[in-house]
Amino acid sequence: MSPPEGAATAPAEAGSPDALLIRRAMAEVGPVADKVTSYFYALLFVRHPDLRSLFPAAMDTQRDRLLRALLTAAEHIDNKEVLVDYLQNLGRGHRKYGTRAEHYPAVGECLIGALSKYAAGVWNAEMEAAWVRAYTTISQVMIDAAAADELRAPAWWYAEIVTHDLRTPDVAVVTIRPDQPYPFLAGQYTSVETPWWPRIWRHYSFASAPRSDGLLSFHVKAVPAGWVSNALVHRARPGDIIRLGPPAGSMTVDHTTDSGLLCLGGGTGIAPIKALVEDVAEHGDRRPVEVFYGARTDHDLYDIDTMLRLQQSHPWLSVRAIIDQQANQQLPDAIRAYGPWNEFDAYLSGPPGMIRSSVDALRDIGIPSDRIRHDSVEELVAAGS
Ligand SMILES: NC(=O)C1=CN([C@@H]2O[C@H](COP(=O)(O)OP(=O)(O)OC[C@H]3O[C@@H](n4cnc5c(N)ncnc54)[C@H](O)[C@@H]3O)[C@@H](O)[C@H]2O)C=CC1
Repeated sequence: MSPPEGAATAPAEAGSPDALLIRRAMAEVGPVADKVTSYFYALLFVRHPDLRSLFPAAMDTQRDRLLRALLTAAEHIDNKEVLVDYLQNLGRGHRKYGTRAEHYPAVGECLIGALSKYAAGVWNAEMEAAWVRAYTTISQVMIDAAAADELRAPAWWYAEIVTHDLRTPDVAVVTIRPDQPYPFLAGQYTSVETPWWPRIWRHYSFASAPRSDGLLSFHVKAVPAGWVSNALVHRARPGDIIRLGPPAGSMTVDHTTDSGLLCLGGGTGIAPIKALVEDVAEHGDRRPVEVFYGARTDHDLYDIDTMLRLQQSHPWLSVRAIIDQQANQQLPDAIRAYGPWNEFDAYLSGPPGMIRSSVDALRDIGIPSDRIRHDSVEELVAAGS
């Protein structure tokens, strides 16, 4: 699971007494993180066998998502503002797994059990009390957010695949019809579960702004060993039913300003960029939008026709394809070659390596961090399968 976006790691010596104790335990268990994870889940499933069915049958790919989310949250316990957003999202997102308020104490007890075993060298009553306080805060925010969400949204949505368009041997554009209205913002993503891999959820960004017919679409690339992505690309057909979690993500257009949008989409990362362009078009803002669409070869530019059509209809939009093999340059090089970007907000979407190097390139040319938007890189690593 991802660290809260914008939650810079505090220097080891700064922080509240509880935060220091928490970080001390984290430093102790860091080198044996795999063992802590295995022991935590073993404790959880042995002591609470009824919770086993909330997790996927095969736990290898995402077994430590819950634990990592909790540890990350505890580590940032002082950063209340960022943390609350992150945890509210996490609490809402856990409704689709069937998580209920009464499950949280069981998880907390096993978390403390695993930490106290592997941080035994530094563990004491004071440290345990700090963890209990942190976990109580964390779980309460998650429980409250889930309870509030229950009043206004389902835990998950069913959706029927209505079209399945294989654009390249590995990339499909999938359009679905949810069983109930699905409110979201352009630039956001959702989690998807297929009937072939129950309880394995993967993130996909919406490829369109909200449409009047209520349909949603995703661009899915089948990646090696990606169970969900391979099923969606090679197995799914119109008529199949998938499940969706709630929308998430803050890579959305700020309609209170009229600054330009610098949009970088790498591979299937073009999907939310297309949604953002549609969103700007709908608001009729006429803000400059500069899209750089990166792909390895021209065959991989599977959505260039759509993007060029949008460019033709909208004079404020410019679309440039950056093909690695042709110009021997990637998206971050394009940022440096064009510009200036001082009047632009940046939106980045694509593989984690692209996001990292594009953020570096933007910071290098003086774009402040609060003008750079992207989904959390750690989420994307999990999303890529
Ligand atoms: N919201 C988001 O950020 C979204 C992210 N994605 C992610 O995008 C990825 C798409 O995969 P593919 O289509 O196979 O992309 P890819 O690996 O073919 O890369 C596409 C382009 O991104 C750029 N790029 C890739 N790695 C780079 C690096 N290390 N430094 C600089 N530039 C780099 C290059 O221009 C490359 O041609 C998946 O990992 C998927 O999870 C997809 C949709 C939305």
